[in-house]
Amino acid sequence: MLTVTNLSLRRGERLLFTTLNFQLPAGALLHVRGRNGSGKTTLLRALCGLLPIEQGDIQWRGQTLTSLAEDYYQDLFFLGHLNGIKGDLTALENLRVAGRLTHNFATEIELQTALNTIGLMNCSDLPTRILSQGQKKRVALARLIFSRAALWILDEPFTALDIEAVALVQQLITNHIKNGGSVILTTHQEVALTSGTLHQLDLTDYSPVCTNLNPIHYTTSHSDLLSC
Ligand SMILES: Nc1ncnc2c1ncn2[C@@H]1O[C@H](COP(=O)(O)OP(=O)(O)OP(=O)(O)O)[C@@H](O)[C@H]1O
Repeated sequence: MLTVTNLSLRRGERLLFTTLNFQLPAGALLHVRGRNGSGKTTLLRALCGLLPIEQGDIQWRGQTLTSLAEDYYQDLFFLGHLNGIKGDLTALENLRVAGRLTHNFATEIELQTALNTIGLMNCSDLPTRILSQGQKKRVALARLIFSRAALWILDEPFTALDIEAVALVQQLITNHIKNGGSVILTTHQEVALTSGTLHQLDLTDYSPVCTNLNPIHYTTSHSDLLSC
């Protein structure tokens, strides 16, 4: 369970949003929406402990991120805008390094299977700097296939992907939710889950200049799990 209480975040001089409250239990996905610049990436980075918070509290399984420190990162998979891949390494080498950095010692067969599943079998031995944007994104997302993290935080995971890859990533997310994992993602696309619980949060509604009094929109019968 990820619990966000009374959270306010600032970038530079600008207060992006205030008094954000939600709980994300196991087996659920939170789709963070909002207009460009509303603070979606900022929120995700704060949830990863990568940015200071102006006010409020973030807890994972009942403990603050600060007190958990490295233990939190054992449970977390974060995909940011920059994909987190090294251009001089091949796709396979990137997966190997990413696995070791997260203490996930996937076997060579698991790594190769991940690349095959994500559709990179024909370019797994090329330096990733010469891959297309969509192929680079696939390398980054291949890590999901052997990830053992309970919480996936994904910033624009579908950007640059073709229709087939979008469907594959949606399926990986659905499987993760079905297995009791949690996912928070941003995307300007609609998100489809074939099982599990989907919540939506529009950050535009939390802007200090917005007066909307009904900030969270529920799309499932389990809406009581996400309170505002
Ligand atoms: N390093 C920074 N210093 C100051 N302001 C920043 C910094 N990074 C981002 N911002 C500002 O914070 C605001 C929120 O940015 P953020 O990237 O979180 O928005 P977003 O909702 O993810 O936008 P988009 O939909 O365009 O990706 C923007 O106005 C942006 O200019």
